[in-house]
Amino acid sequence: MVLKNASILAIDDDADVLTALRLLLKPLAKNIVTEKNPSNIRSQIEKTDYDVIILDMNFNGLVNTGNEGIFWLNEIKKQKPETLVILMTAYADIDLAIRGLKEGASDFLMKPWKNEKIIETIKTLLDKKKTKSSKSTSLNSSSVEIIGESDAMQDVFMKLEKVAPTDANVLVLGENGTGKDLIARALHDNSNRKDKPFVKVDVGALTSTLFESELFGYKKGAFTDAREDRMGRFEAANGGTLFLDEIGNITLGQQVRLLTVIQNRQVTPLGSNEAIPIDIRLICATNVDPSTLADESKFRKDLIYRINTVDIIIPPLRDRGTDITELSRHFVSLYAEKYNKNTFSFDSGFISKLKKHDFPGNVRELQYVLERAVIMTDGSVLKPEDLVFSSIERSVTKKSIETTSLNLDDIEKNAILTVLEKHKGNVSKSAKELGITRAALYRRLEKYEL
Ligand SMILES: Nc1ncnc2c1ncn2[C@@H]1O[C@H](COP(=O)(O)OP(=O)(O)OP(=O)(O)O)[C@@H](O)[C@H]1O
Repeated sequence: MVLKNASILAIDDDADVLTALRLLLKPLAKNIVTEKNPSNIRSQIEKTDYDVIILDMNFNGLVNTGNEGIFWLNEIKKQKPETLVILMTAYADIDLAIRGLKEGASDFLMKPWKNEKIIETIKTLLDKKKTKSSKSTSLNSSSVEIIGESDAMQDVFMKLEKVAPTDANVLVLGENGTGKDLIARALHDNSNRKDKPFVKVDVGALTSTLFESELFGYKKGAFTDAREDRMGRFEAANGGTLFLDEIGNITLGQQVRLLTVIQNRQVTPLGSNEAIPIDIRLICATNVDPSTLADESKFRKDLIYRINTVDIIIPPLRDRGTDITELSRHFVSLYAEKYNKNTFSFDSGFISKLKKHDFPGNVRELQYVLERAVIMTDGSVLKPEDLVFSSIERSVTKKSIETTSLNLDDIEKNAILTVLEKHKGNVSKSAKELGITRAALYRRLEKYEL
């Protein structure tokens, strides 16, 4: 099903959230109904068959079930099991969201959300529903669309197709923005575990104290802030796939702890003496050069052997010549639809200018450049001058702002630039040093147009 034929119900006790969702989805979907009072959910879904329900998890309600969002999710699934439910949750509620997925939600979104992300999530789910009902099992049925006609990407697809249905641990290697995340998802979506959880952890961004509690979980009282039991990501991924991103950035001590869990296939939460058996398929990714991984002073050989039964190397975009054209068509039509613009054609110099650029930020950079071009261009032909390459990927230093200013935005922007410069543009390491997630850093890069 496509979004413009979909009926959507959004439930949130915050009227502003509902207004924002209505404004966003009204022009795109068949209809969007909003509901402030969750007690009306039963009657709402009784009278209309909604394709998608966006459900807030954090009501200030009266139903005493531990969490009202989970309660209403279960009610919806009981009454209309086919409905796709997307949960909305605050960042701190990640455990709750994972619980929601286990109880039948199709996906979850973090508040504050990005409009683009909501639309993409709904479209992906509707698309997945369509391919599921046509019972396609080939790689093409994957919920993620991976573009690539170059020989290099054809090799990647071939390997992916062979490896996905096996339980082999896979190490995905490639520079930032080459599509490692997409490949990890495609491996999961085309595996026998596709209906089980896919849990991603950016291990490179975890501080040493968070590393164990996030991955292995903890019992109430295990340390000062452990006010209740918390499930670790290994356990949350049980039966499914655990994707450890930025594995090349973890310390030797963390490598030992990880190796123990992988070898023993069991995890012991902090403060517990009971080991939990773990059945996961492990996918790891890193942008670290393979030669660094081979350096035993930085990375344990025994761990590399464990996580790297098969490796998939994604080449940088600058080495995938023909992909630039295909990817450009794909992103331009995506953004033309998103920003309600007519279709664009390319002036002869447009693609050649793209091909001359070396794309240090790879596909992600191409995506941003084209989004900007689509937004800024008035006509229907994209020209070379519509392409503005961000200097962040090439030279962070040049952009440093003179700051004797005490304006908070200037201070934040400067801190980001300084840290990026220190880590030579490596977003994971910079996010870690800034004490924020990579997603939060990307949001700020966009905000300050860096
Ligand atoms: N082959 C592709 N086809 C379509 N979109 C792609 C492709 N490769 C990457 N993208 C898009 O580019 C962006 C970056 O991709 P992704 O996050 O998978 O890269 P990554 O290698 O995991 O990056 P990082 O190392 O920074 O985590 C995403 O929006 C993704 O959808």
